[in-house]
Amino acid sequence: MSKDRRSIVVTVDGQSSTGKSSLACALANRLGMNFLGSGSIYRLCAYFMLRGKDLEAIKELLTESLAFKSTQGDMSVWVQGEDLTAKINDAQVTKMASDIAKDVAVRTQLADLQKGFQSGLGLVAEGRDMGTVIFPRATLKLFLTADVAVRAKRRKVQLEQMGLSPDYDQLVMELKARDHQDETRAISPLVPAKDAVFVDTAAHWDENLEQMYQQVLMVLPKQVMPKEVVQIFDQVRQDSMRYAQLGNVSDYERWWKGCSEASSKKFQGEIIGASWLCPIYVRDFIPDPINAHLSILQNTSAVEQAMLSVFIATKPSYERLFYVAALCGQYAVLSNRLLALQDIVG
Ligand SMILES: Nc1ncnc2c1ncn2[C@@H]1O[C@H](COP(=O)(O)OP(=O)(O)O)[C@@H](O)[C@H]1O
Ligand SMILES: Nc1ccn([C@H]2C[C@H](O)[C@@H](COP(=O)(O)OP(=O)(O)O)O2)c(=O)n1
Repeated sequence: MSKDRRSIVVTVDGQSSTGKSSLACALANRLGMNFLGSGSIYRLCAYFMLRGKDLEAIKELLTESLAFKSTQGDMSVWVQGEDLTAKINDAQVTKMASDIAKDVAVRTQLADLQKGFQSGLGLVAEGRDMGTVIFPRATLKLFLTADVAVRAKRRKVQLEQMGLSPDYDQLVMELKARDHQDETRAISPLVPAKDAVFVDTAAHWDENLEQMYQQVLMVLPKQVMPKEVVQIFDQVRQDSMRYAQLGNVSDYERWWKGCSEASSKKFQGEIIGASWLCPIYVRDFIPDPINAHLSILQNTSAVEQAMLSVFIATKPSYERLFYVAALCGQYAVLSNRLLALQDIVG
């Protein structure tokens, strides 16, 4: 399948409470991309319908004033400056969202709104039909799964944090009923895309959430980068680790120069700066002082622990953006810090 090269699109589909929003939000933050929570759009639609608004008016309202805001990893949903997150998560709205999602008119109206989120450097979109219907040519499609008991536990905690008081058994029943309805509807049912990568999020229940994100980040660049670039990157990473362990600055510098030359050659002189940082460098060491982008690194306390490679190209191209995205992802993996893609390329 030929992939859409206009910008990177990562889709995250799956059943309720598999962790789609959490994962999509974390990926969007780290890669400096837009976030689309399509489930929230269906919830908002249900919420406003329950208050007597018609579909046209709802679409207009959401097109004008819907905003997703991320605070400390949690995504909140705002319309006309009001945080509606808790309100659209109550049981009545939740059931109604799944009910109206069967309606062709609703899906058609909301499809354009969702496609409109694809702009800038890229998009991470979560929902039920992101990889199958809305963005069938997405760069990377993830399909999350998890046992219903795990999902109900998560949903209970999540709703309690929003000030709601759900019953566990009731939640299990509601999740099953909603999964069934979402999976069996005639239009845009919840099914994995043929080219989806499956991620079992229940397997990570006892692990740090962060680790799960990191694993997916590791998958992302490999999916979006050309194979030969992945190979170079892996080699660089291994070399960097080796030199870091040796702790020998002059060997490292020789290697670094070689890397710069090799990468300039590879990209036929289009790269104006290729800088490689390694854990052995202290924070105030700047290998390439004319490279202003490196100043970002001086403000990051985790630089010594992280190997970061930054390419700055004179002519940004998708290959290069993918590459930088990959490197940023890698940086996030290693340094456990957020670094938005636009900070590097923008
Ligand atoms: N891998 C995970 N391990 C533990 N808890 C998770 C995991 N992924 C998500 N959660 C938690 O489960 C709840 C539901 O996650 P969410 O991302 O909203 O799921 P979805 O968007 O699929 O409905 C949230 O409170 C979130 O913090
Ligand atoms: N792309 C989408 C997203 C959600 N829906 C429907 C189906 C879901 O039951 C509701 C609510 O979705 P939401 O992702 O918020 O639900 P969960 O948080 O996963 O429980 O909307 C859809 O039909 N298509």
